[in-house]
Amino acid sequence: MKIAVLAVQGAFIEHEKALQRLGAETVELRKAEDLEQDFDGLVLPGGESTVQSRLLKELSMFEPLKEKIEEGLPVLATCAGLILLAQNVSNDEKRGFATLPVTVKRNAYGRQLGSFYYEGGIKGIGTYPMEFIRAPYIESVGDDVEILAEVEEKIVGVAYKNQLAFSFHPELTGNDKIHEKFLELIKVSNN
Ligand SMILES: NC(=O)CC[C@H](N)C(=O)O
Repeated sequence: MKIAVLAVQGAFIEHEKALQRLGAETVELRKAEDLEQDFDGLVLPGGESTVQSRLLKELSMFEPLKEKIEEGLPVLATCAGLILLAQNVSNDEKRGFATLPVTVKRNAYGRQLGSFYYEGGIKGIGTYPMEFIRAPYIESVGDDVEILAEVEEKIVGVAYKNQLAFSFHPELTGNDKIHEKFLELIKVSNN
């Protein structure tokens, strides 16, 4: 199984390590030619969504990646990655792929609560260590979006068709259950 990790900015190396621990091969997407190879899934890491979106466009990767996601390429998105997938961003311009029917709020926890840790339940996974860093949360979801996790009544994890997205950073805590679930979903969709 080969997973492409968007590697233009942000916490991509930690995702690669988690996927490699689970036996997957990883490739980094840094330029348009990197998209020519075959891969089974895509990870959109945390970082800064405005910077990522600008770089994706400058590097001519935005449209081809959007197309792949729309065609059903399985995606795991975390934090800034969730913002890139969201159809609407309530407190900012929309600059992302807009393939996930949710409305997110950027930097939703404000300055004081910018970063925090929480142990909460994720549907199908169980208790999970959640590391939030200037995180967004999901204000509302469209039809057919499955809510996977909520923290204090705010939605922080969803699944929709080929897209799995979380507000927090599952690559930073050493718990690989979310990556494992992602790889399992790809196996099921390949069969
Ligand atoms: N840790 C993160 O990915 C933070 C996301 C960042 N605040 C943004 O708006 O893009």
